[in-house]
Amino acid sequence: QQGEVSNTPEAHDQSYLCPVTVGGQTLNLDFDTGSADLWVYSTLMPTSEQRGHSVYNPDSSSSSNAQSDNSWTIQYSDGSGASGTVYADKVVVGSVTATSQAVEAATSVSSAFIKETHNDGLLGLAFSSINTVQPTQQTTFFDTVKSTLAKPLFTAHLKKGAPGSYDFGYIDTSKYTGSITYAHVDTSNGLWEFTASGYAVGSGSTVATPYDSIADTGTSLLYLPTEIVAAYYGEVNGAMYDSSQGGYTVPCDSNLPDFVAIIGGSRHTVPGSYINYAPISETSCFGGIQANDGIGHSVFGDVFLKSQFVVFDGSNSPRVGFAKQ
Ligand SMILES: NCc1ccc(-c2ccco2)nc1
Repeated sequence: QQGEVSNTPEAHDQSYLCPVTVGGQTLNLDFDTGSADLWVYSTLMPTSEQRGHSVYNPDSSSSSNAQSDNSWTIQYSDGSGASGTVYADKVVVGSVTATSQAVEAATSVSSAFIKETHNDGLLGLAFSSINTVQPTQQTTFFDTVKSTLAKPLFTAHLKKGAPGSYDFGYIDTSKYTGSITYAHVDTSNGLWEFTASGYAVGSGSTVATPYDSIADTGTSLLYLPTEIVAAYYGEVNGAMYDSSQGGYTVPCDSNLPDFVAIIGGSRHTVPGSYINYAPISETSCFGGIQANDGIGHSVFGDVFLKSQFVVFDGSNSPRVGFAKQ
């Protein structure tokens, strides 16, 4: 099988949500290549926390089977989190069906999620080795269906301020220009982890320097080594590190330079306009590039990914591919 599902950006492209049917019930989920749990808001949560969300009701699904011995709890790098119990149920993404997918029904969700009223949960697309279900670890939707796909891959086509798509099982050549360049993925941390080999700021010269990175659709910004971030904002008049905001800010009327990442031996350019992320005040805007301090690697989140067509190749030699869209 193969199929396409649309994604729709939340405000500021902070996240991208896709309609998914779980036990015949449609929820809008954040497809997250940085984690490996499919979890959903559910009727098992306090009623007040369900308000504003679509929720999964396992009792009204004709195909749910409780995995009563299993439970899950997840913490994300932004401090948000959730926990709950587990069912097996039918999950449909576009036209791709997992007949018996582990659906992690939340009993508790952190406040950061609750206020995201369009976000009804996450669909993890990292490697199943980091799925949090205990005592019996479960597979991601992609791993569940992989063997039934025409090709063992999925692609991400995220756009700035407009709907895009995720495709499972095939590469749609109409969604990118030029060629796709690939980088080897190291799966030892369960992530789509690769090494970028350099960067450039605007029309400046290329700096050859390797930096360990992940491709993460579930992170909004582009997190890079501090020296690269300093080199970037050093080219922006009025840019500053504002500890009260927790990162670099720029004047909202800045004409920001592009950022070029060298991956797979090719140049991949983020337009400067994508790096003016969101207003903080009348004149100050939060930068879309921030330092990766404390994370342990760089994170190519949506600020970068929405400039690219991205292939997540889950073959026996996993790799990530990037092309200009
Ligand atoms: N990278 C995983 C992830 C995704 C979304 C969220 C989130 C928090 C509030 C709303 O959404 N947190 C972490």
